This record gives sequence, structure tokens and C-alpha cells, in this order.
Amino acid sequence: MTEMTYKRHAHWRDYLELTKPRVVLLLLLTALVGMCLASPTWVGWAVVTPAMVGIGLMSGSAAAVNHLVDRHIDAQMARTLRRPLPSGVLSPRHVISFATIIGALGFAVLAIWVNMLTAWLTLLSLVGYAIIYTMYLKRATPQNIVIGGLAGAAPPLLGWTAVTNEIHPFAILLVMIVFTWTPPHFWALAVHRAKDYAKANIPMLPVTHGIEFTKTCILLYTILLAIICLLPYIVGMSGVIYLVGSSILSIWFLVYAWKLKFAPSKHTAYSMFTFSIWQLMLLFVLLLVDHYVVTPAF
Ligand code: HEM
Ligand SMILES: CC(C)=CCC/C(C)=C/CC/C(C)=C/COP(=O)(O)OP(=O)(O)O
Repeated sequence: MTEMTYKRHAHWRDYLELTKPRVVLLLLLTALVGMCLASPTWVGWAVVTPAMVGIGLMSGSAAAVNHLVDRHIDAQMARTLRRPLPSGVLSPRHVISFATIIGALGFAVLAIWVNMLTAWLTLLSLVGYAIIYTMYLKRATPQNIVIGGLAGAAPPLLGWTAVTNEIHPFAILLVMIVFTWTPPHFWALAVHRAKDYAKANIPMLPVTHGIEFTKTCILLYTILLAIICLLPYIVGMSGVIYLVGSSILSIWFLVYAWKLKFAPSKHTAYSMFTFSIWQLMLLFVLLLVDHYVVTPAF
């Protein structure tokens, strides 16, 4: 693309948009909860600050690479065509430089001030999302987001290893929660936006297997999620505040999934997508509150 086609000068907000800031904020909340649950007492800002900065920068870098790789398909979908690359506000070269700089900076922060295990695992997540999911899986299989979801689910583990420098089964349990949450989160949106994905020729589940099959998968994953959300209480990681709060959230999410399958209105799919974000956020806030209020040190 030549300079002639740029519509306006780039603004710092365009760079911020490349990092998918709201997604990264929720990822960081899950990382923070991983850090806090890794220790019975407050872990201290000396670990929390560099871990959040490093994980945040590397997630933002992964998101910017996603914008770069997807710029042609983003230009074909109503939801994404106004992004900085398809709208011609930023050039691919700008985006490559930006993603490289913040990605390398994030890795350096983790390597210097946190630990190498966390730095490598975060790099693995970056590669998982930016390369494996975006470049290959997204275009190859309707299971793209299930497998790719592992990268987005990693931050609680990254937070945990930042504190302890080891991989603990409780951290894997937190990863499993986000991993199982991802299909209903995304497929609810994909049902709402199925025509967009079909137009851009992306093999998302509603495009390849139809809306009804996708709704059944959403319901099954939501049931699985409700079961997995009981595990933190069952294994003694969390207490009764978590149990009560998470059960309410699970039932609420199940009602959405049930309604989407058996009694949908025009808005059910999008409302369920919006609720999914609140559900995950509140679930992790509950883990945090419960940890400091009722759960004895393990
Ligand atoms: C492969 C995994 C995932 C896929 C395919 C996916 C897909 C999407 C898509 C397409 C949107 C855009 C909706 C829109 O523009 O209206 C979105 C929004 C969002 N996602 Fe995900 N997501 C995934 C994982 C995650 C994870 C792991 C988190 C956080 C823990 C997350 C948090 C969010 C948030 C907060 C939004 C709202 C963003 C906004 O309002 O700008 N997502 N997701
Ligand atoms: C280092 C680390 C933890 C990396 C994970 C980074 C990350 C930003 C994960 C979020 C997953 C996500 C928003 C997928 C949507 O991509 P999409 O291309 O399907 O959606 P789009 O059409 O909105 O771009």
C-alpha cells in the first residue's frame, strides 16, 4: 500500500487498538489471579508489576501480529473493516515494527525481572496465538478456536509461574476454565456474525457445520464449563464464596446457552457473547475475593 492511500495520520490510539486492549485487560486479570492464588499472602509489587507489564506487552504484540496477518480478511468483514490496517491508517511496516518492539520489550522484562520459565511460556503463547492460530488454524479447521484457545487460556499459568517458577496443577485448573470458556464465548459471536465469516471464507463452526450444530456445541461446552468451575472448590483451592458465586454464574450462562438452542430471539447470541465476558471477569474476581477472605493457606 502506498502513502497516497492513507486516509489520515496515525494516532497513538491506532497503535493501542492493534493490541486489543480490552481483551488484554481481561487476560491480565486472569494472570493476576494466577499470581495471587500461587501464594497465601500478597506476592508484592516487585513481582506483580514486571509480570503484568511483560505479559501485557507480549499479548499486545500477539494481537498486533493478528491484525497484520488478518488485514485482508478483516477488510471483508463489517465488524473489522475499520481497523487501523484495512482502513489504511497504519502500514504493515509500522505494525511489524510495533509488534516486534513491544514483544521483545515484554520478553526482556519477564526474562530480567521475573523468570525464564515465564518468559518462554509467554513466548509460546504468543507464537500459539499469532502464528499457529492466526496463520494456520483459523483458515484450516472449525476446531481453530478450540485449539487456539490454549494461548488465550495460558495467562493464569503465566501468572502462577511468575511467582513460583514452577507449573502447579492448580494453575492448570485455571487454564482449563478459560480454555473451556472460549468455545461458548467465541461461537456465540460467530453465530451472530456467521454471514461475515462465510463472506470472508473463514471456516468457523457455524459456516462449516451450520448454526444449529454450533448451538448444540455451545450448550455442551457450557455444561462442561459448569462442571469444571466446581473443581476449584472440590480440590480445596477455593472456598464457599467462590462456590456460591461461580454456581450462580454457571447457571446464568447455562440459561443463555439453553435459550440460544431452544428459544432464541434475534439478540440471544450477541447477549450471550457479551455475558461471557462478564462471566469470566466476575469468576476470576470471585477467585480473588475468596482467596483473601475465606480460603486458608494451603
Ligand atoms: C481463540 C480464542 C478466542 C477467540 C477466537 C475470541 C474471539 C473474540 C472476538 C472475535 C471478539 C470480538 C468481538 C467484537 O469485535 O465485537 C472478542 C472479544 C472479546 N474477547 Fe475474545 N476470543 C478468544 C479468547 C479470549 C480470551 C482468552 C479472552 C480473555 C480472557 C477474551 C476476551 C475478550 C474480550 C474482553 C472481548 C471484548 C473486546 C471488546 O469489547 O473490544 N477472548 N473475542
Ligand atoms: C502472550 C499471550 C498470552 C498471547 C495471547 C494473546 C491474545 C490477544 C489472545 C486473545 C484471543 C483472541 C482475541 C482471539 C480472536 O482472534 P480472531 O482473529 O479470531 O478475532 P478478530 O476477528 O476479532 O481479530
